[in-house]
Amino acid sequence: MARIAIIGGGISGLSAAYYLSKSLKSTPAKIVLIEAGKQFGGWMESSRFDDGTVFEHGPRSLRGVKSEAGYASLLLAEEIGLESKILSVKKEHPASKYRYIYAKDQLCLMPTGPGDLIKKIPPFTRPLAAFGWKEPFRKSVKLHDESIHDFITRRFGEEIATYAFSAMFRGIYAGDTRKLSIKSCLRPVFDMEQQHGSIIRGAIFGKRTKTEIPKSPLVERFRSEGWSLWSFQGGLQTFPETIASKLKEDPNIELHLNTVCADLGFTVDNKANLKYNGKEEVFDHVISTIPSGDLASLMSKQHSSMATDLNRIPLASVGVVNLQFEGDRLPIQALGHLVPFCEPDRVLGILYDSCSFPGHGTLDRPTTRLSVMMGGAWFEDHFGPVDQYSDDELTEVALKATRDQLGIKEKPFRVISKVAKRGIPQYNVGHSDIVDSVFSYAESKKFPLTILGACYKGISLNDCILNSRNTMKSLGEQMTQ
Ligand SMILES: C=Cc1c2[nH]c(c1C)Cc1[nH]c(c(CCC(=O)O)c1C)Cc1[nH]c(c(C)c1CCC(=O)O)Cc1[nH]c(c(C)c1C=C)C2
Repeated sequence: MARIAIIGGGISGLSAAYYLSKSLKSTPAKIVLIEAGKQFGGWMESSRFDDGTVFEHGPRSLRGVKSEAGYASLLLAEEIGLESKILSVKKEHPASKYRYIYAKDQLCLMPTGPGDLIKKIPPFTRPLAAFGWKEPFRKSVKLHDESIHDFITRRFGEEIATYAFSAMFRGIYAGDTRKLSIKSCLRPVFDMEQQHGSIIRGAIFGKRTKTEIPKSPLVERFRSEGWSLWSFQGGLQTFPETIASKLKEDPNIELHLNTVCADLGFTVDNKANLKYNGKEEVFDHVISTIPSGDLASLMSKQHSSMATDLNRIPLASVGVVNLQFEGDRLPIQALGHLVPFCEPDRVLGILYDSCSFPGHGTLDRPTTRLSVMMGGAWFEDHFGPVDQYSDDELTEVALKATRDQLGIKEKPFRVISKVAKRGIPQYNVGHSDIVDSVFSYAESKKFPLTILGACYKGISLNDCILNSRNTMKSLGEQMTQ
């Protein structure tokens, strides 16, 4: 019987176990999933309170997108029977339509339609169309890679790069666009310049690949209702919990919590030796879904050059302070606001959770729930070494930001502050070269190893699920041949 180990019980590891067992259905195989933490889901962590409130401490929703990755998450939720627990944000909802940035001491609404492009809207000094019309005529450059900031500055000017793009990428990578790679973070936009000499020309004349729409009642519901975001009753943690309980029903899957892997090595006869729980076990294949730095530590004894490459992928720590206030305190209804890097504030943005997901609120009265995000690529500069931060300091910074940026002066009745240490991989300039080097090393040595997870080829939950599904389908086919 083939023995396969999956290291890591976050969304990538759980969905890998789910799809691998499906793919290996007719082949006798044992799948052992090993998670170091006390619960499955990795950073998908929701706190649930008796009054009905749900706080999210990490990712809080899936993005509703009409792409293969967007559909993959919906199909997984449907297959494990979660459709009745879905909470969605529909396209006409303020949390879908309105996004703000906080700049120059005010909340600035970002364009909501083409008409806004010809108006001068703060914080920009000219209408957005004025930054865009010259773009098709700007000289293009053949590039291997570049920072998002330099790329956007070259194509649209520094104001767009500084306000719009720095804020947007703080919201995705909690990262610094002066370091993040255009090639790895915005590949289609990078390709437009390389192939068409301009982004606008590429957007107009570029070939569009058609996404096949899966036949599924949930996908149909998502498309007809137009969800921009979705989550679950009980919070996003409901997703990993439900996948884990499905996996527990399968006698060929073993799930381990609180179990740290200590060492991973490969033998000449193409087996993997994995040390965990104080013992060494031999597996036919190992699937790593843990952060790159953790995989580097496991492999450093036998394969130091691969470990060195893995350690070149930085991971940013993000502080999330959840606040809950009595009554309806929000001055505006929206998803939230982001703060561009040029502003002196120590917060990256604030999410108006009670607006986006009212279903996660108190059952008996109106309250306001906010998540204040901080740190990211600036964590050490703003709060010191990540192992020494103070929760009181994070809370103080969060309360000051809610006062200054949203005018909420009341005292919250519930506060939780948490830091996801080294939680978000940073796809900095050169990231694709590091990934190529890691993957080609593993391939050239014919390691019985598959590398998945958010550190390499897409950080969104949708990307992680799709990547696990596609990779496990091929691995299953390979193992049954
Ligand atoms: C907890 C902090 C996180 C920050 N970024 C992420 C987390 C978990 C990861 C992330 N955030 C978004 C994406 C893109 C999703 C996709 O393309 O499918 C990823 C991988 C986008 C996003 N960021 C925030 C929200 C509500 C969303 C989804 C909606 C949307 O696409 O606009 C909020 C947010 N996240 C972070 C900050 C600083 C922040 C802003 C207040 C960091």
